[in-house]
Amino acid sequence: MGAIRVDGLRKSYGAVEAVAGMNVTVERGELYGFLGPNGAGKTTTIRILTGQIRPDSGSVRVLETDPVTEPLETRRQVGILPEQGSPPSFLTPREYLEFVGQVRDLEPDRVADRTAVWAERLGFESKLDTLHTDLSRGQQQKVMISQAFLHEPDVVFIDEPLANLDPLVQEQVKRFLVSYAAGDNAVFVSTHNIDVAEEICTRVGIVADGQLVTERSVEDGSDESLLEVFLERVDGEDVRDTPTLERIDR
Ligand SMILES: Nc1ncnc2c1ncn2[C@@H]1O[C@H](COP(=O)(O)OP(=O)(O)OP(=O)(O)O)[C@@H](O)[C@H]1O
Repeated sequence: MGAIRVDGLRKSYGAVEAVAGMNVTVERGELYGFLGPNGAGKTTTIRILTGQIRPDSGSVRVLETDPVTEPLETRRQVGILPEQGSPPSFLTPREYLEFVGQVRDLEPDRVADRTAVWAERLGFESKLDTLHTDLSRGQQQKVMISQAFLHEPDVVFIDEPLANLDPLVQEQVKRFLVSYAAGDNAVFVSTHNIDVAEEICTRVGIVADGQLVTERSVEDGSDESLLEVFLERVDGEDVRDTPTLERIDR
């Protein structure tokens, strides 16, 4: 039984078919990279998997839950770092993480403990009592990462985990994601960053036009770079043949 299962998933917004027969299975212990061009259907798939929107057809399972019929139960069991998510401007990181801890049914002592661990891990101890509105985008991203992992969920969905982070913190987060998945959890990462996906993911799925077009795992041992696979499979055209601009007239 996979940690995440997607079978024949479809979702349209009016005339736009965002997800068009998606099939994906992710096991515990995997750090799965969901790669695809803008508008490929990645966020829509994640929103369905986290019980935020309903599909038109197909089936999904996350752990032992059905995100379509029991979205609250799914959301209770998973961690979510949404696309362009940011913490509430009128709360401090400590207040926000306390709130998330309550929603996640954590004991107050446990929340305080986990808050201290994450603030130290990502280096925002000095900002714990500063309103989010006065934090930088990167500092807000650190808080968002902390809330996704606060209750140590077995499955975590993350959109662009390294957005706005400085190189040092990026390295820490990458190492953390690798070790978290290795601890028998499933981490599902949507990203445009092919290099990072290649570096940290145990398996990568490439999405185009609402479908999974190919998958690659670290064990494949292919000489072809992930960028080459991506360019070959997305849109069916080899973007490498596209002429580059020689000169830009000013
Ligand atoms: N709420 C919405 N209403 C109408 N169309 C939508 C809505 N959300 C997404 N779409 C459309 O569905 C398609 C898939 O969008 P989605 O956000 O799932 O793609 P994505 O792969 O996450 O893209 P990106 O990499 O740019 O974030 C796009 O054509 C988008 O314009």
